[in-house]
Amino acid sequence: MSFKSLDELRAACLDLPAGSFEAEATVAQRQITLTKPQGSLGRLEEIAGWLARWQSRDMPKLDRVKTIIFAGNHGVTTQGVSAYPAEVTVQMVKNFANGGAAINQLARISNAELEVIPLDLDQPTADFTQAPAMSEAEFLAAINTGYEAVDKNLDLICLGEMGIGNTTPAAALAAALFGSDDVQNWTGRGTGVDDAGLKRKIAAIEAGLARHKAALGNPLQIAACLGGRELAAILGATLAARHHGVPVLLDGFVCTAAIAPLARLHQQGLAHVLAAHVSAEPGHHRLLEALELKPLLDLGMRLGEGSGACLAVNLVRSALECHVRMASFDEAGVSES
Ligand SMILES: O=C(O)c1ccc[n+]([C@@H]2O[C@H](COP(=O)([O-])O)[C@@H](O)[C@H]2O)c1
Ligand SMILES: Cc1cc2nc[nH]c2cc1C
Repeated sequence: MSFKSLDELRAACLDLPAGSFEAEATVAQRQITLTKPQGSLGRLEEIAGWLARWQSRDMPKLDRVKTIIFAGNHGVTTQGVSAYPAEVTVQMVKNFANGGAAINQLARISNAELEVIPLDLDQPTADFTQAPAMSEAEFLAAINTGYEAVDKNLDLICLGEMGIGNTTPAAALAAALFGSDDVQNWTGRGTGVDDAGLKRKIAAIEAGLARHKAALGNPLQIAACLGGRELAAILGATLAARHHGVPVLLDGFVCTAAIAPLARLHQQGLAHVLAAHVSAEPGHHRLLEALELKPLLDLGMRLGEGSGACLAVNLVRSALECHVRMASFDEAGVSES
């Protein structure tokens, strides 16, 4: 699938499969028979049902789990909004390839494949305080890269990102979609900017929102004007996952902001997405609440690169293992209540 216009993309965002409620109900019925007090595995029971619904399988599988990291660079870094220089993006992409990053360890331990997709790293997006971050063509190219990266045969996908400066577009998107009056409440320190940097970040986001005021009613235009290539690719990948019946584990603030436009376009747009964790970035908690997503983990992480999502694969595997391998009351000869 390759979207040629924003209208075509919008139409695809409105045409979303609902998954199999039947498979989800079958899971709930089996859960009742397993040797545990009713409901005692809490959200692990829900997770098994969620996998079944989106895989459309009574007995879900986790044979092929994959993490994709999309990487992009941002013109707005010239406003002094990050604690690190922009060249770290490309340096970290090399580190991913050499197996030296946190995500390499987490992916291995979660038994997840890892793919890193750099998006025109030598060509940062425009500084959104001065111009739209991306032209429509650039935005659609990034969406299409993300869409095409998702293989139909996956059982679960973790989405992650790498991009120095990208908590600034993430906060700008969150503010543009869910309330632009209090930018300071969407804006945090990202990689650790100091007080002066935080002030510059808030000012840049306010300037961006003012400059792109005309786009604010349109979620896809917001994503093009204020977002970034890796954020657009994550949005495209999330849409593809929905169309292909692949459940999604979502990482931190940046990934959540990236896919928020889909929630704005369709009431059930993120039903196939589970928030793996809430990051330490203060806007993430608020954004998850606005999206009615309940994070699985709260470990004070603020790394990005798909780390929180990949960590939560272990929880999803645990949920499935209990669902598939536990004995029933009958099988084990355990008395029911
Ligand atoms: O997604 C998050 O929750 C998150 C929170 C803080 C930092 N990050 C990562 O840090 C980078 C962005 O931080 P910054 O300060 O450069 O905007 C980018 O590479 C993200 O992967 C990510
Ligand atoms: C070193 C480093 C690693 C990262 N991984 C994701 N974002 C990052 C930002 C920095 C600065």
